[in-house]
Amino acid sequence: MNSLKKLFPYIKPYTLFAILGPLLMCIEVAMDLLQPTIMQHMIDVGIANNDNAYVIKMGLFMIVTAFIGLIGGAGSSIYSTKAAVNFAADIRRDVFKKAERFSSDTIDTFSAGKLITILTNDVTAVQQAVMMTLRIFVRGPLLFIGAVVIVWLTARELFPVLVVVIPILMAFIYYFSSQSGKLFVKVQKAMDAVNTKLQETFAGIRVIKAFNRQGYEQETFRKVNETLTKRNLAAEQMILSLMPIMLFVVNLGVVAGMWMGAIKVNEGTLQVGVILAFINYLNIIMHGLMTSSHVLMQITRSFTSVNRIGQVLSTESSIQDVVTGAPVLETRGDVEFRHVNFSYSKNGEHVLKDITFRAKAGETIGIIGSTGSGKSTLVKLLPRLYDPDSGEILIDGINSKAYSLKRLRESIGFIPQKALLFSGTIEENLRYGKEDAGLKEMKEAADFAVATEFIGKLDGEFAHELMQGATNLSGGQKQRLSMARAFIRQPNILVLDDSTSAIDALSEASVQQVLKQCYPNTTKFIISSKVSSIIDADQILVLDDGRIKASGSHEELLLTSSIYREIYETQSGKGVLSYE
Ligand SMILES: Nc1ncnc2c1ncn2[C@@H]1O[C@H](COP(=O)(O)OP(=O)(O)OP(=O)(O)O)[C@@H](O)[C@H]1O
Repeated sequence: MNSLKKLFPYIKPYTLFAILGPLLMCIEVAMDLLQPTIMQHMIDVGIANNDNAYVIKMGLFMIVTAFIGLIGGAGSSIYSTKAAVNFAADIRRDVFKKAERFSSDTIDTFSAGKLITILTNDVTAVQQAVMMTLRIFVRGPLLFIGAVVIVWLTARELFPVLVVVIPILMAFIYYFSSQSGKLFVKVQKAMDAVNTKLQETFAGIRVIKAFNRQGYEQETFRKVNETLTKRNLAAEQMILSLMPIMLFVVNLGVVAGMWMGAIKVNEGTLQVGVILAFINYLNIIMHGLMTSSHVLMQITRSFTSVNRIGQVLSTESSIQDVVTGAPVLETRGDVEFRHVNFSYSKNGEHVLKDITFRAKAGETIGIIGSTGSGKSTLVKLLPRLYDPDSGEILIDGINSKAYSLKRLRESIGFIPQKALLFSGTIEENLRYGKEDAGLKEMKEAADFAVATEFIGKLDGEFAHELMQGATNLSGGQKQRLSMARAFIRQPNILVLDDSTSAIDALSEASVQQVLKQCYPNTTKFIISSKVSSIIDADQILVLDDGRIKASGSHEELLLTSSIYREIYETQSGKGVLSYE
C-alpha cells in the first residue's frame, strides 16, 4: 500500500489525460450497449411489419452509433496511452536517478539484474495496468452493468438465466485470477534470475571464451531460462484456460435463454427480437466480466511490480549527504584517518581495523600489502563510496561527512583498479573528469598519462569512438585514459589504485615524474604491489589483514618492517625494480 502511495503522485501531471480516457470510453460503451436494442427494434418492428423505411432508419442509426463509439474508443486509447506511457517514463527516470545515487553497499544488496528487471519489466507491467485501468477497467464493468440493466428493463422474462450464469462466471474468474496472481510473482523472480545471468555473461564474455566455458554457461542459462519458461507457461495457461470455460458457461446460458424464450414466444408473451438481443447482451456480459477480470489480473500482477519499484524509491542511500551548511572545501588536501574500522557486511569481520595515519597536503602516501589486505577498501572510504563503521576521516581537519558529497568527490581524482571507460568518444570520457575541459586541458592530461602517442594513432584522435567497456583498447591504453580522466580535474587528492599494473615500466616512471612535478600540492595515494611504484613516497603504509603493520619512508621501513623488507627483497630479486 505504501508503495502504491509512492506511485500515485506520478499520475498527477497527466490528470487531464487520465480523466479524458475513461470519459471517452463511457461514450464507446454507451454506443455498444445501444446496438442490440436497435437490432431488436429492427426485427420486432421493422422486419415483423415489413416496414422497409423503419429498417433503413434503424440501420443508419446503428452506423451512426457505431461511428460515435469509434470516436470515443479511439480518443480513449489516445489519452489513456498518453497518461500511462508518460507516467511510466517518469517512474523509470526516478528509479534510475535513485539507483544511480545508491551507495556502494546498497547497490551490493540490490543485484544489477534485479534493478534492470525493475526498470524494464516492472515499469512496463505498471504502465500496462494503468493503461488497462483507464480504458478497460471502465469498459468492462460499464458493459456488464449496462447489459444487466437493459436485460432487466427489456427482457425481464429471461432475467433468471442471468441470475444463475453470472455467479458461476464470477466464481471462475475469482479462482483463476487469484491463482494466476500467485504464479506471476514466481515469473517475476525467474525473470530476475535470467537478467542477472545475462548481465554477468555479457560482462564476462571474454573470460568465458578464454576458459572455453561456453558450454557450461549455456547449461546454466538453459536452467534459468527453463524455469522462466515453465513459470510463464503455468501463469499464461492459467489465464488462457479461463476463456473456454467462460464460453462454455455462456453457451449453456444461451441454450437456457433460447429454451425459456421459445416457450414464451409460443405463449405469445415475448418477441423473437428480444431473444436475439438477450443472447447479444449475454455475450456482452461475458465480455464485460472477462475484460474486467483481465484488468484485475493485470492489476494484481502489477502489485508485485509496484512493490519492487516502491522498494527502490523508498530505499535511502546509507551514505547521507549534507543538505545545508557544508563547508567549502579549500584546495589543500590534508587527510587524516582516526581509528577507522570498516566491514562490508555489518555483522561480518572488519576488513579495516583501527586505521590511523595522517597525510599532509601534497604528500605521497604509498600503500602496499598482500592481496585482500584492505588496500582498495581503504581508499574507497575517501570519496565516501562506503562510510566507516567507527572512527573518522578528516579532510583539512574536518570530518569528511560534513562536506557535501559533490564537493568532496569533485576534489578527488580516483583511478580505480579496473579501468572502466564508457562507450562514446575519448573526449567524452575525459570530460567525465571535468565537464567543461577544453582541448588544451585534455591534451595536457593525456600527456601526463603517457596517452598522447597512442591517441594520435587512433582514427579521429580525441573523437575516436570507444565501444562498450572500451573493448577496442588494450588494458594499458584503458589505464592511461582512466588516469588522464582523473588528472584533468586537477584534484586536491589523487588516488591511484594499482592503476599502472598494465603499463610498461618506462611509462610508469614517466607518470611518477609527472605526479611529482606537476601535482606538487596534490595529496597522492598510490596503491601498488610493486615497491618500485611507491619507493619515493613520503610515507608508505604496510597493510596486513586490514591493519597498518608498519609505516614510514622506504628507508625507514627497510629497517623497521620485516614484511616490507621481505616484499622488497623478493621483488628486487625478481628484477621488478630494474628500470631504476
Ligand atoms: N564489495 C565487497 N563486499 C564484500 N567484501 C568485499 C567487497 N570488496 C572487497 N571485499 C573483501 O574485503 C577484503 C579487502 O579487499 P580489498 O579489495 O580492499 O583488498 P586489496 O588489498 O585491495 O586486494 P588486492 O591487492 O587483491 O586488490 C577482501 O577480503 C575482500 O574479499
